Amino acid sequence: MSILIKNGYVIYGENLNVVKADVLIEGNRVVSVERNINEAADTVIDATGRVVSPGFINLHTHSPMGLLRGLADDLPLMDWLQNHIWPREAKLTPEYIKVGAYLGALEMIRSGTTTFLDMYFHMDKVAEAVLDAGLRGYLSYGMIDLGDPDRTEREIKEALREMEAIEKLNSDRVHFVFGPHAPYTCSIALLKEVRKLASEHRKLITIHVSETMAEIGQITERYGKSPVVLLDDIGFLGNDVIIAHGVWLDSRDIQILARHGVTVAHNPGSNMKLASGVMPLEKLLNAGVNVGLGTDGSASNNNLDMLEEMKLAALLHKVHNLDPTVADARTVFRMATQNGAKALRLNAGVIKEGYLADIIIINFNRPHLRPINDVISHLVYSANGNDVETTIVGGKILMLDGEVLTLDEEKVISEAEKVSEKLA
Ligand SMILES: CSC[C@H]1O[C@@H](n2cnc3c(O)ncnc32)[C@H](O)[C@@H]1O
Ligand SMILES: [Zn+2]
Repeated sequence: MSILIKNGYVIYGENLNVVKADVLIEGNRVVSVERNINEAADTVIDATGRVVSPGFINLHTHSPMGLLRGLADDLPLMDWLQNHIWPREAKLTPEYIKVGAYLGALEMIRSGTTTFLDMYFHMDKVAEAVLDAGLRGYLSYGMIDLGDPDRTEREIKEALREMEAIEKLNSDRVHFVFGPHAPYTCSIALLKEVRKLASEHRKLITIHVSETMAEIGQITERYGKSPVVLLDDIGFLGNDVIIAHGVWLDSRDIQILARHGVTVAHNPGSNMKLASGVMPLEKLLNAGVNVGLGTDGSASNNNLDMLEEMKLAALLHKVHNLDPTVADARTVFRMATQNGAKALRLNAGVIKEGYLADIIIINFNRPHLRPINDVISHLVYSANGNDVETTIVGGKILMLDGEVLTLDEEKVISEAEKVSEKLA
């Protein structure tokens, strides 16, 4: 199958050059980006007045948490988790989680996310929703043992069960990732076992690290060192590790992350809403650390809109540093695309010949996006998820001109409402 996208403003290559061009997709790849391509294609999309962009890579989320949106706002992380979120999550069945995953997938397709790194429960169910939706999902079962050896064993067993179930689906669009929840909820034994298994099975690892001052206090009290030093000391870190948050990092932590090639997934919306703090973005980037962008879940954000997240990232670091040159639009755009792809070892995040055709089309025929003085500036500072019109993953059209083709939108939303009533 082939798709020809005609006459758009294309964000081309790693340097984000904006060119007026056509994009030809054959199979799951981009084969040509040129002016006036005249080849016949199965589908032709007129992108006049529109921007053709790499799809966004949400590097940290909990996609089914849309079910809990708005149920526990205006709280700090530990209170939010322990007293509001975990009691509700205890009631979630595999089928409810699948309903939540469909809702998350629908929201992501509508707002231009093509790939996401997820951490939740029953990820085999989430994988089924991801496959139906047509997205790419890197799916981690979130492991928590709270230092109880019986739970350690059960969590490892469940992770391996889910890994096998996801691998059985035999798709290049769903990948299992190991997901120990955090150093404050996982024992050293669990973390060491995860490290061993991830190396053995060649899987990525994702984990929440150094999110709040409360976490730094707990880990320092328990182990006498920072969470990053602890993970380094037990041999956990590597270039296959993606830590979520990394808010409270000192210069020693940053050097350790840089040395191991660890990626940090930045979640500015969640960090601001839970008042967790401001991650040291400039210091991480200056040290050569790969930093991607994530929304976190919809119960702490409260949506999955990566366009909104880019603006939050840019504004947060400017005001925090009292320096408007920090977190410029191009740096933030790369975080939301190329840097996420690098962390996931995915040949995407860039529009260029040979790359996967994970592409979105944004309608710029709108007053808040005119005149088109600077496409990247408009995407970071002026656009939002509702401006996305077409979403393509691996050469398959998931949404065309605002119509979602892979999911029954009404059904997804009404099922989510039903689950919410049952949970109430
Ligand atoms: C064990 S599955 C994932 C687990 O993480 C919880 N969660 C959601 N957001 C955050 C966050 O910002 N920090 C720590 N934990 C978070 C989610 O509710 C699940 O229980
Ligand atoms: Zn999280």
